[in-house]
Amino acid sequence: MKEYQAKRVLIMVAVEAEREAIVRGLGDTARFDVRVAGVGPVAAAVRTAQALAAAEYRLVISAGIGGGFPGRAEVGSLVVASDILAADLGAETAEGYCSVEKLGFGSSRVPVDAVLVQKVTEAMRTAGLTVTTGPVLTLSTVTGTAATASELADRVPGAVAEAMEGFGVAFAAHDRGLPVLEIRAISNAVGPRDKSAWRMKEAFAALQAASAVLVEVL
Ligand SMILES: O=C(O)c1cccc(C(=O)CC[C@H]2O[C@@H](n3cnc4c(=O)[nH]cnc43)[C@H](O)[C@@H]2O)c1
Repeated sequence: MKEYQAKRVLIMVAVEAEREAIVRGLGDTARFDVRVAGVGPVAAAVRTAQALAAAEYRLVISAGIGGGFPGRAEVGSLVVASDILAADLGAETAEGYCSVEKLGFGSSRVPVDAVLVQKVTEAMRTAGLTVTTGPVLTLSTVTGTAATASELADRVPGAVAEAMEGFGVAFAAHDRGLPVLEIRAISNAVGPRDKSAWRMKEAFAALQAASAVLVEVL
């Protein structure tokens, strides 16, 4: 048990602004490493695998800002993934999207420990934060139309948010037998592209507040 607690938690983010918000929330603890991987699932997977090869960790977290599905996760709130899904890993057919599972090529889903999700979610709620749990989608392309948003919401029942790195981080962690979490602070609604409606300041504040809770609970 002591040996397990001595290992650190690895938090992977896409950009420096996300790292800064998280470090502000974590304070001066040495139990967490926060690393910038770049945007997208490939950069996330490669950089996570490199970090995991260089040191021993007990938990890996993909964290950052994300898009919330309207009516499920509002701007400024937080999302903790119950499942981490590669939502564009498959084939387009005349009948619609066909997942890699249906194609017989593997899996588009990395499982998340439900007990860990509940522990983190409850601690955040106790701290007064608004948190939703549900599947979080990883896409290489940010959704930019109402039609795509609606197609994704229908295809993945209960999907709460989308971002671009979770599945890459999760795949690298799972490959090493490590548990993984994905935590997103919602900066925008998934749907028609409107950069002026993105609320980065609110999202970074939520990310910072969530990180302060992580220090207490992990
Ligand atoms: O298009 C632009 O002008 C633009 C400027 C700054 C940032 C972006 C991004 O697309 C950031 C992607 C980055 O943030 C995460 N993110 C945030 N919201 C979403 C979303 O609705 N769908 C997917 N990813 C999102 C993502 O994880 C990236 O790290 C664009």
